[in-house]
Amino acid sequence: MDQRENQAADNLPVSSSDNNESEDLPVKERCFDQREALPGEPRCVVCGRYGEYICDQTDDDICSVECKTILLARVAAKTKPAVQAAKRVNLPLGDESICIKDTNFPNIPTLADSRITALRSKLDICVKGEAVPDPIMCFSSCGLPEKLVHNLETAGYCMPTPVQMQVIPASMSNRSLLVSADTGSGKTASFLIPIIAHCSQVRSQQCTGKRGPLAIVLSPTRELCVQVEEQAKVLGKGLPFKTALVVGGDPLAQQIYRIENGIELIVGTPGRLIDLLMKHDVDLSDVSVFVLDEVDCLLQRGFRDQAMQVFQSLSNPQVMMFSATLDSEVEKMSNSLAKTVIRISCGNPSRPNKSVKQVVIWVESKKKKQKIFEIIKSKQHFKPPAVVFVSSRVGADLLSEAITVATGLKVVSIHGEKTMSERRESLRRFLTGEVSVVVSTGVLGRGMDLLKVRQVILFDIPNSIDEYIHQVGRASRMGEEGMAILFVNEEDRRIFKELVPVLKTAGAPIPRELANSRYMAGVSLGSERKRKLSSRSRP
Ligand SMILES: Nc1ncnc2c1ncn2[C@@H]1O[C@H](COP(=O)(O)OP(=O)(O)OP(=O)(O)O)[C@@H](O)[C@H]1O
Repeated sequence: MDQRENQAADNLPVSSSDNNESEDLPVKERCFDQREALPGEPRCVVCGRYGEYICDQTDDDICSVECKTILLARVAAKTKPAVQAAKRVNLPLGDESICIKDTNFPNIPTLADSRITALRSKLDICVKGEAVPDPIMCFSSCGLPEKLVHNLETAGYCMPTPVQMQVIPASMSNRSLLVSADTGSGKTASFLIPIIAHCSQVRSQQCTGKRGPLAIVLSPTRELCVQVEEQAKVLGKGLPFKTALVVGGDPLAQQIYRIENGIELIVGTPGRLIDLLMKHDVDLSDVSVFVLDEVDCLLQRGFRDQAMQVFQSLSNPQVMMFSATLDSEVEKMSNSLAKTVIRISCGNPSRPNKSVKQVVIWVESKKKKQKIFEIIKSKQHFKPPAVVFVSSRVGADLLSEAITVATGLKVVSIHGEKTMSERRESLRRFLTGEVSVVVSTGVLGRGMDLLKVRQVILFDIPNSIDEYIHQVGRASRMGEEGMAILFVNEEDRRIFKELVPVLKTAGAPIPRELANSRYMAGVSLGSERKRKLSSRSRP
């Protein structure tokens, strides 16, 4: 960048040679730091925000270091022959300088270590572990195959999200990771991108015709596996990268056939994968990447033994573990899966997503149905498409029928007792907008990227605060604003002590009945309650 602020991105901070106030301000690093352009003002050629700077190498208007990086990477990609990009893919995976200090793109600005720390703190990225690779600022600067970068652009991924900025380079340097990041922050692509890069690199160097799986992703629900596999296919299109979906409810024989025909990635639920491994001899000797998506759920009783069994059938893989909710117990368990794990945390994990407004309604159980009918009938309060979460399979069916009868809306239900084809069909109808309400058990609570959903109604509060965080998270993707309405009454007392502080931190109004509940004894309601009490005690 030159004057308007006359600073090259890699020579931050700004010079103080002029006493101009704006030059005392640090150069904007992220495009999100820049304001929108006012009418008549220059616009950044990359993102359209205020073009505060001029790129010293192209003379284009740009808003930040980040957009300069992207601009120069684009220019470099256009002027360099494709073979350059292919070369970058072949850099040793252990090379920690692969990301920002990329010698194939010498014009891309690099950041000094102190700036990396500042950048991490600005992006709410915390890392723990030895020699953690620097975050990347754009997809094209970290040695991904050109086709993959193209696929990312086609999917509308202009730049990495914070979790991707840190996870992709760490993963590409072969490190095992334990990652927590907000719901809807892009964790899925953060593990799929390095997997696709790895698989296509291996296949492009391979001489034999053998095509056994190279990576496995485990997820707790069939729906989530379907979603992850679909995203993998989109991002890996046109590359030597095939996937197999291994979930219950679909015929095992077809899954085996697909694997035998040569694939790179298996995405599956633990139960079905174990079933498949026991009944059939699948060669897993080339699997070098093992992902546990929603790891806290996969390491809970019920899944843990199966997940560990899959892990034990692999030989020393790189292990990557992800969730929006992690606790110390999971951290401890994760150490039994990999020796030196890098711990990455982005945003505000283990809290409901900040973009979702939580609205608590105190309503007795027998009045819940009436209340939900009122909400759904109200133009002001109902914001379809909406997901209603309930605690039982029977409850899901009964409530979906009752809503249809009371409101005339088409409603579907999804739960574990339905067949795979029924579940697929209901989800398809919901996602295509054919029906505007889905009533679900926890099956849709975790990981599901229900893009247009901005409202969730927790008709029954889940059993744990972690499941609550995941269910609330379905109302917002990538920071879009959403709303979670939760029905609470004394029957939910088991969760009061965890729920109320979470609501308080988010600034959600707490109903009087909940605040005064005897099951809240010993839980501080903070200064607001104290003020009320003291004002009442005044004469
Ligand atoms: N770099 C990016 N640019 C634009 N959109 C992105 C990017 N990365 C991911 N997305 C989109 O953001 C949405 C949320 O991503 P994803 O489902 O991976 O979130 P998540 O962190 O796994 O959430 P959860 O914890 O709820 O599972 C998806 O629609 C995905 O396609």
